[in-house]
Amino acid sequence: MLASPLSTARFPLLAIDIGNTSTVLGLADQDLELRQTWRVRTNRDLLPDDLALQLSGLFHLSGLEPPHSAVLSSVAPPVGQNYLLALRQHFGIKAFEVNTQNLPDVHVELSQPSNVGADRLCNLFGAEKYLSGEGRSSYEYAVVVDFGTSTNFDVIGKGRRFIGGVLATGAQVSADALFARAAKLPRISLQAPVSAIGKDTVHALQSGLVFGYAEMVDGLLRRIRAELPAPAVTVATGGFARTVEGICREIEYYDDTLTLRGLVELWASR
Ligand SMILES: Nc1ncnc2c1ncn2[C@@H]1O[C@H](COP(=O)(O)OP(=O)(O)O)[C@@H](O)[C@H]1O
Ligand SMILES: CC(C)(COP(=O)(O)O)[C@@H](O)C(=O)NCCC(=O)O
Ligand SMILES: [K+]
Repeated sequence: MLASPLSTARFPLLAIDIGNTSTVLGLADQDLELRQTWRVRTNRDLLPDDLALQLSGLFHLSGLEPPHSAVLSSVAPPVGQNYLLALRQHFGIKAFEVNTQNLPDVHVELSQPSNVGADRLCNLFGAEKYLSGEGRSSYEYAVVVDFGTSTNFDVIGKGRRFIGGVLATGAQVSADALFARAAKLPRISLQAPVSAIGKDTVHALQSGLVFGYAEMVDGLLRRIRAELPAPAVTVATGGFARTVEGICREIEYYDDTLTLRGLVELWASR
């Protein structure tokens, strides 16, 4: 629960999650619900004025009023800095940027806490609704599998504990590395095939790149679960999550907006 009611003057709230491949944006109402979300390419070449144009274009296209406040998470410098400047110069907003130092209630149980990716701290907040609480499940632990440029496994404990995790090569990055080194392999799109035994080059590649990837994820989740003292709930998010939906046996929930909602929750809980 929030200590004090949030002033209406601070809404709509703009949340921006800047990943290495995509930037996901959303506008939230006073009830902290996302009213609209957008996904754009993360482009390190865009300057603050370019980003201001992008933002005003998105609001205009959706017929929404511009935000009154903003919160931002970035793992792709200098893009976060450029959004901060765009928001200040064109919208008069001083945005809050996530880092370990400005989140007093979070316990980052790593040897170098300040190195943890801001997106992973957002996932900690996004995972809270899956952890035990009033009328909720009885889980003490959650593992968020975030299928982005890298595939992150974020191990979260009740009480805002960031326990640790795994960083694995992302599915598209793995595929790109293979295509770049094998002259006769075509660039295929990452879709699940009908069977594991491939009957042509494309089918065989889909099996390795999608089923193989899903097995890697299941295997790591089994290992993580075995290392935890109590059962964990598992939730997938990120660009590639939908491709492995129904394939990964160890994943219980798919939640496309987990990181962005986490960012909104994080902002509200300060
Ligand atoms: N609409 C989509 N459908 C299927 N896969 C996608 C889609 N968008 C992105 N991906 C895949 O998701 C991964 C990138 O995820 P994304 O969330 O954009 O990364 P990041 O968080 O690093 O910016 C890549 O493997 C990419 O192929
Ligand atoms: C692991 C990441 C590259 C994931 O980024 P993404 O795939 O979402 O673009 C990012 O969270 C990051 O740069 N983290 C810093 C290292 C760490 O979290 O330990
Ligand atoms: K991400």
